[in-house]
Amino acid sequence: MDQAFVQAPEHRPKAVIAEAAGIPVIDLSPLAAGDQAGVEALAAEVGRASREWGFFVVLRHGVPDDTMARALEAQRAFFAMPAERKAAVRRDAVAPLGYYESEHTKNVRDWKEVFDFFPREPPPPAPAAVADGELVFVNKWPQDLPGFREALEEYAKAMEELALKLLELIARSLGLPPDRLHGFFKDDDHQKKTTFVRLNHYPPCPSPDLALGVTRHKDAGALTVLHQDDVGGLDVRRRSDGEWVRVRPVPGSLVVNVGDIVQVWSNDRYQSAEHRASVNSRKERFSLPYFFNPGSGAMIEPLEELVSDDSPPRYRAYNWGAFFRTKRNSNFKKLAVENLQIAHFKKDLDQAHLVE
Ligand SMILES: O=C(O)CCC(=O)C(=O)O
Ligand SMILES: [Fe+2]
Repeated sequence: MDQAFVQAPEHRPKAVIAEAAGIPVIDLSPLAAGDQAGVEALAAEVGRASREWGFFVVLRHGVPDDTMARALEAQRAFFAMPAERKAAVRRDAVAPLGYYESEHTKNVRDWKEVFDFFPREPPPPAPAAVADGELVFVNKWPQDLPGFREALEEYAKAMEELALKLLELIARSLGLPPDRLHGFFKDDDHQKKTTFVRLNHYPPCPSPDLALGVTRHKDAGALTVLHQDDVGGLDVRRRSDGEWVRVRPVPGSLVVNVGDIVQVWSNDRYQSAEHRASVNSRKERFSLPYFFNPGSGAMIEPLEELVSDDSPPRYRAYNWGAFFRTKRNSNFKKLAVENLQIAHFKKDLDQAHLVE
């Protein structure tokens, strides 16, 4: 195996990973039933899960079975194509969407191949912006895979509906009006969208003890809603003791995690948990995350309702669009510097007290 895949000893997965016993499993059927008390109880569960784990598993989430089945079939069909057909939609330095087989997370190569698309594609940027080095978020659909685009667009639509409902539950759980966070997302200006869908394929790996499908990381956006197949490999760093534990695949479920943005909005009430994808030597694995992100113009900072003199903001405001572009670029260019993290916006509260 190429050295580029080898993790530093302290980051290699142990031979046996314990199951994430006790990870919250939340039945979302009260959403469809629409009874107020049921929804409030649900919000409390989502709040507890976001505080204690940053991750939870949802059941009866309302995504139609056939929508799901078509998307999963499209995902398998895409990665089964010969390398040269995948290369025809490969991403490049200026246009980061499409196929990619050489992603680095924290500068170690991931044992995976991916396909990324924006469900709401922005119009092409002005030539001057391109000349300026601005990234071009244009979807690269394979020409010769009938139904692929349609199946994934339908899936993304179902994901958007679900993500908005989850966002409302998060808002309620923080004691805010359910639509408090909508403004960050419901921007009709397509130019500003940054939500994307990723198709992950982890081929069997000869050295699953040395490599990872996705190196340990936190998701930078607001919410991630992920489908995983029945193989298993999603590991979460458990908040209570820092151990890596595996999220067991549950048929019909989706895995939700709150990203860095929710952590910042909540002023650290909620946790964006570190996670990774382990690989295995016998089986390939597929996962399908939907990264629900605000518009690129959004300024991210602790919500004013959640800060006070006693509980001052723990982060400085940052522009999401600039953060997103820098992060995408550094994962592509494999910069020798530490990746951009929200920790860079963390206030040193003692000093903030003196200087502000
Ligand atoms: O494949 C998985 O289970 C996790 C993937 C992941 O964390 C990511 O793509 O950000
Ligand atoms: Fe992730």
